[in-house]
Amino acid sequence: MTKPRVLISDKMDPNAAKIFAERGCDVDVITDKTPEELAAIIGDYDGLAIRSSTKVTKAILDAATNLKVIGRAGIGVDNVDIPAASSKGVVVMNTPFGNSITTAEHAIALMFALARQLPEANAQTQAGLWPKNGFMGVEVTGKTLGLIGAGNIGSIVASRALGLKMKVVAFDPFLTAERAVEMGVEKADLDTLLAKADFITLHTPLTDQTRNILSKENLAKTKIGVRIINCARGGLIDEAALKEALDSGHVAGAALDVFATEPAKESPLFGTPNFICTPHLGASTNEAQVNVALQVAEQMADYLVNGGVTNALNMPSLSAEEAPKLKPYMNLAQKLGSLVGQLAHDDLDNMAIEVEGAAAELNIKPITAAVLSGFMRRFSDAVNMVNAPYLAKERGFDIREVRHDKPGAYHTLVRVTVNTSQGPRSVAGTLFANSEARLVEIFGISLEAELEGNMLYIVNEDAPGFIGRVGTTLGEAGLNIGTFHLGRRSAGGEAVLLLSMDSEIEEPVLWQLCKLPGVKTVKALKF
Ligand SMILES: NC(=O)C1=CN([C@@H]2O[C@H](COP(=O)(O)OP(=O)(O)OC[C@H]3O[C@@H](n4cnc5c(N)ncnc54)[C@H](O)[C@@H]3O)[C@@H](O)[C@H]2O)C=CC1
Ligand SMILES: O=C(O)C(=O)COP(=O)(O)O
Repeated sequence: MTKPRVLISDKMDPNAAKIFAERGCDVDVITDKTPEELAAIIGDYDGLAIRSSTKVTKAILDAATNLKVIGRAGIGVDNVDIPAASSKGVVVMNTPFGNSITTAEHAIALMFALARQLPEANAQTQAGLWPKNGFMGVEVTGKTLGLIGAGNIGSIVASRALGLKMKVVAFDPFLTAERAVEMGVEKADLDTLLAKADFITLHTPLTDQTRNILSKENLAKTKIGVRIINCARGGLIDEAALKEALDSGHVAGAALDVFATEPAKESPLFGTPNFICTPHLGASTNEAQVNVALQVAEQMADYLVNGGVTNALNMPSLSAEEAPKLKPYMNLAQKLGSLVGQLAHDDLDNMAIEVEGAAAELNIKPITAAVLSGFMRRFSDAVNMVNAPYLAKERGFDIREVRHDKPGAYHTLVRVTVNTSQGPRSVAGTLFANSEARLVEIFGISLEAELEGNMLYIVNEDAPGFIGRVGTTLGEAGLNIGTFHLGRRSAGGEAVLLLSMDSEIEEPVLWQLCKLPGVKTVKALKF
């Protein structure tokens, strides 16, 4: 097997390259490339490890013909076009915890820097001014910290602020009342927070809902003399409105680690009194960088070498222990999905995936993704487990996952059901010896078959002599039957024939079979 090739395109702790090599990947470190230069080389790589500098746009993804995984050594993935990556079947993963303490500490550091105007006091002292009377600060003890976003970093900031004897008011639509109590914070709506806070710190991702969350209008709702810290993402604050509010004195101070456009080499905010900034240093400590580098390399190598999926933003997680157990199920599920996709006439818009027996003990998400990847091949060959759920969602496909605790006739079973204009239609399969995928039921008819290679599917009225006529038609066309599977609803009722063929069946032969008496459906299938 050729080794997966990984490109590290941003400055990263050397532990990343070391881990990739140890885990069986070839790794190149090529940083500071222009988008055009990156597009020219990205086609050679299976994995791309980044921080925030590399912008993984649709154009880069279009050029990334071998790419399987993008690993973000850090948290924010707003520099990656995730929909484009998903539709190309590329897994996007991040390291959601490795730099959170470090970033929370940076927010606290900036809060103190604002409270005591440390950067300016330092600059003037070193300039020989000894400005002892020029810097009257404020205590943080007893003050209210308004936390916008109470996730991983926000909750660490809250705990540090409580340790500093501050009160914390948090706005986060996903913060439950119980979690707020656990964190020791007061849960509030945004307007209440804006009205109460002496300091405001932002810890949300940049989304359509959070963009400009501190807009001109919301800045006007803050307390006069508020101090604002942003170590999350540029774009959360209207920078022009912040400049006005600093100039007017409504906002007493602002500290930004992040800007709407980065690198921020110029900004109207630069030089504004009581404005301090750092160049996106939130995650820049030795500890955090070692954490995220090790973690991203381990996760990416695990995916490229073993198929394990951890911390993916566009695919269900799959541990390295689960991956080998789930592999035969994913093969079975993909084949069942493909069978349904090939047999379905209708424009289907729903699917139920049921698991029972041993399958019910497993993580169902990868099984669903595999069913969908098989099913969606009816639309495109470029479908895989990453982009299939995404494409299904895009098409408004409704998916139901059902886990049956009660054991059925098989030790393990996966069933796929779609609602067609003729009612629900389902196929089911099991694993023989825990590894070999077998179809065991097709549209309510018991029938055991391997789904492999070229196959022929015929539905007919059960009648004497029919099988002979099929054999003769195929034989006269020079087509050899590999295996032969037969099932029927009742004697003389509807019967299904599933044949594995040594070669592909051409259209004229399918027509001849269609004309045999009693035939209802003939279809060539491929697995
Ligand atoms: N400056 C830097 O170097 C670093 C910046 N970051 C950034 O910090 C931010 C937060 O990271 P984490 O805490 O790890 O993320 P997280 O996902 O753990 O927490 C984000 C929180 O924001 C909340 N949220 C989402 N929409 C919201 C809305 N409309 N209003 C209020 N809250 C909302 C979520 O419910 C969640 O609790 C991210 O943008 C990340 O990229 C992270 C690391 C380093
Ligand atoms: O992890 C994050 O979200 C960050 O913003 C850190 O960015 P960086 O890796 O320092 O470029």
